[in-house]
Amino acid sequence: MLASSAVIRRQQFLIRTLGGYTDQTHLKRMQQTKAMSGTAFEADSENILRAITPNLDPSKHKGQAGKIAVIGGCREYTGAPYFAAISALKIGADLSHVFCTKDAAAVIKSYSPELIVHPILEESYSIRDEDKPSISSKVLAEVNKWMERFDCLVVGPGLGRDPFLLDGLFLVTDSLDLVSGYPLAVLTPNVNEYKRLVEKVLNCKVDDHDAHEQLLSLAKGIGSITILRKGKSDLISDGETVKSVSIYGSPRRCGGQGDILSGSVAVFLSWARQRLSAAEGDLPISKINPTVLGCIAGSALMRKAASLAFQNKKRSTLTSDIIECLGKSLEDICPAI
Ligand SMILES: NC(=O)C1=CN([C@@H]2O[C@H](COP(=O)(O)OP(=O)(O)OC[C@H]3O[C@@H](n4cnc5c(N)ncnc54)[C@H](OP(=O)(O)O)[C@@H]3O)[C@@H](O)[C@H]2O)[C@@H](O)CC1
Ligand SMILES: Nc1ncnc2c1ncn2[C@@H]1O[C@H](COP(=O)(O)OP(=O)(O)OP(=O)(O)O)[C@@H](O)[C@H]1O
Ligand SMILES: [Mg+2]
Repeated sequence: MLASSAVIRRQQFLIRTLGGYTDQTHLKRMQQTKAMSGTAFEADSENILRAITPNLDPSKHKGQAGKIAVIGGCREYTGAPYFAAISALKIGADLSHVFCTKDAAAVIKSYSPELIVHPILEESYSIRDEDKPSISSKVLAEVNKWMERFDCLVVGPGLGRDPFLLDGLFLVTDSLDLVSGYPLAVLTPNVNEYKRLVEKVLNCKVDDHDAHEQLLSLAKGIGSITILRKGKSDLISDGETVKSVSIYGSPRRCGGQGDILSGSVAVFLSWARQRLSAAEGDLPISKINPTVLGCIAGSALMRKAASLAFQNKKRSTLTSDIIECLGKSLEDICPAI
C-alpha cells in the first residue's frame, strides 16, 4: 500500500512536470501557479514580491506590518540573531524581538537600539544540573508570556549546540515531531543541515539528479511543512509543489546570509498570510501556500540584495553590506510611494 502510493506519487509528479496532469482542481492550481512562473519550477518572484508586500498606508498602526521574534543567540554567536532580526526591520516589519542568553543580550543590544532584546535563555555552563528543571520551566513561562504576540518566530540563528539550548535545525532533525504536521513551519537547511535531514527522514543520501522529487518527499515525509533548501538555486517545497529561485546572487559565501534569509522569510510569510486572508480568494496567488510565497519572496530579496552588495563591495562584501541593500532591492520592485 505504502509502496504503491509512492509509485503513484512519483508518476503524478512526472506527469505534472510534463504538464499533462488531468485532475481539474489540480490543473487549475497548476495553471494559477504557472501564471506566476516563467517555467514550471522557476518562481515569478518579482510578481510574488509585489503581490504580498503591503502598501504603506497612513491608517495603519504600529504592529500591523509585522511583529517578528528571533529565538537565538548565545555566548559564541551574537551575529546570527542580530542579522535575522535587523533584516526583518529593514524589510518593513514594525517590531523585532530577540530572545537570547544573558551573555548574548548586552552584545546584541549594543549592535542596535532598534531591537527589543530579552536576556532570558540560560547556557548549561552557568547552571547546576539540579537546577536545570526549575530554570527550564522559568524560561518557558517567560517565553510563553510573549509568544502569542508575534506574527512569526524564527527559531535557531546562533543557538549553538549547548544541549540545554540546542540549535534549531539540529534539534528539529533529532525530534521531527516538533514540527511535523504544522503547516506553518518552514525549515531553511543549508547544505550540511539538508544532508542530515535527508539521511534521517528518507534514510538515503542527497541525490542532486533527483533534487526536486527528493525535496518533495522530504517535505511530505516530515509532514505538512515547507522546506527551503539553500544552495546555488534555492529550492522550495511544501510536499505538494516544488519551486526554485535562481536569481543571480553573489559569489561571496560569508557567514550570516542564511540568517538574513530567515528574517526575510518570516516577514514575507506574515505578509502573505495577511494578504491572502484579506483578499477572499480573488488574487492570482490565492491558491499558493503562504509559506511557499514567503520563502520565494525571502529568497529572491536576499539574492537581489547580495547581488547589489557584491556590485559595490566585490571580495570585501560582508553580511552587513547585504543588509544595507535590502531596502533598495525591495524598493526597486515595490516602490514605497
Ligand atoms: N556571525 C554569527 O554569529 C554567525 C553564526 N552562525 C551560527 O553558527 C552556528 C553554526 O552554523 P553553520 O552554518 O556554520 O553550520 P554548518 O554549516 O552546518 O556547519 C559547518 C561545520 O561546523 C560544524 N558545526 C556547526 N556548528 C557546530 C557547533 N555548534 N558545534 C560543533 N560543530 C559545529 C559542522 O559539523 P557537522 O554538523 O557536520 O558535524 C560543520 O562541519 C549556527 O548556530 C548558526 O546560526 C551562522 O549563522 C553564521 C553567522
Ligand atoms: N552557491 C550559491 N550561489 C548563490 N547563492 C547561494 C549559494 N549558496 C547559498 N546561497 C544563498 O545564500 C543564502 C544563505 O545560504 P547558506 O547556504 O550560506 O546558508 P547558511 O549556511 O545557513 O548561512 P549562515 O552563515 O547564515 O548560517 C541563501 O539565500 C542562498 O540562496
Ligand atoms: Mg545557518
